[in-house]
Amino acid sequence: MGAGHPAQADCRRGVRAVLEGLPPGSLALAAVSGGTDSLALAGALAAEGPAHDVTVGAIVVDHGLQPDSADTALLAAQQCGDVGLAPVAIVQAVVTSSGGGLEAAAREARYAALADTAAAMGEEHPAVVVLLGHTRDDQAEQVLLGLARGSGARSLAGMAPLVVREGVPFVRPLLHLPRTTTEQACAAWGLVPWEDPMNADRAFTRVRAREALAALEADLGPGLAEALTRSADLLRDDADLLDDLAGRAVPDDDPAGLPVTDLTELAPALRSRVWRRLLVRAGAPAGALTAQHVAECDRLLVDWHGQGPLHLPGDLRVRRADGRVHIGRATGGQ
Ligand SMILES: Nc1ncnc2c1ncn2[C@@H]1O[C@H](COP(=O)(O)OP(=O)(O)OP(=O)(O)O)[C@@H](O)[C@H]1O
Repeated sequence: MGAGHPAQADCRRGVRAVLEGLPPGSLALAAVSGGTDSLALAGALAAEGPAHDVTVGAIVVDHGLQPDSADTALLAAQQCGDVGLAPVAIVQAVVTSSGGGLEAAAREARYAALADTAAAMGEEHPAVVVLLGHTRDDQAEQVLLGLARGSGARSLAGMAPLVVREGVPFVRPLLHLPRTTTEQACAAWGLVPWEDPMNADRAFTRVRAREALAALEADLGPGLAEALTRSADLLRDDADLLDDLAGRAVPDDDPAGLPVTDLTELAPALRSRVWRRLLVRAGAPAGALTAQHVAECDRLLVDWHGQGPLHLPGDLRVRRADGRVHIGRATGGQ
């Protein structure tokens, strides 16, 4: 298999950086849907593997959401094997419908299946890592959607290059490459991507975001996706720092309540993060807490006019009395 085309070299470079950071004997697994991005990832991983003391394989998740999903998974796995990846596993994901919609439920089930399978496959290796095929275009779409929602820095930071899930590291070595590069790399490796029909279904927000980004690029210039990705990187650095500072600024739990002055002296960017941590510590489910909830809590500090207790997810009650903030279970009699 050649490394002749510049797009192949670009994909390999990102993968190489991941493999170089692994202990000898590790297992690196591409998460492959059979789409353009993850097939290019599979090609790059197979091409880079032999130069490193690592085993390079793949996992294909079958969500079972389309009648021909088993055939699609098989074709993806076959192509992974053809380029030289081994072992290659096909796993079924159990997609249970949730309030967040089908796409979110499928994603949740996919990450759980990938983490479980990678952990099991990696048992005999000193380390295991899963590689995801997200590109710059995916990142730009995510940032655009965050802007459309009026999100803060953490959300506008988009996808991180590394996340750890159930103890398994997931990396995104193609995150700064445009989709055109993965398309060219697939063609150069002779890989035939599967076209997900959901990618053309305008019922999905992500599909409309892709179209919106293309339209904006046509008007504002072809560098837009790159610029949005750059903003995401800058904001991730900021958000990481603020999260770190907030972690250190969280006051110790006090049965008598937290002094209002301890909280008001914090800068707003820290205070909102400290509120979040306090609420989660008290039992609020992190995913159910909105910016609106945090803003309401903050008004107990900065817009205090004797308002009554707030009722928040997780059966929490937050109130201010005697110069202190009290956070506890609504049923706990606080
Ligand atoms: N069914 C699947 N099995 C294994 N990995 C998957 C699957 N679906 C997605 N992934 C992983 O998650 C990444 C992002 O997937 P997503 O569907 O969000 O983007 P995409 O641009 O459609 O990716 P691709 O072109 O590779 O399908 C993929 O590149 C791949 O690494």
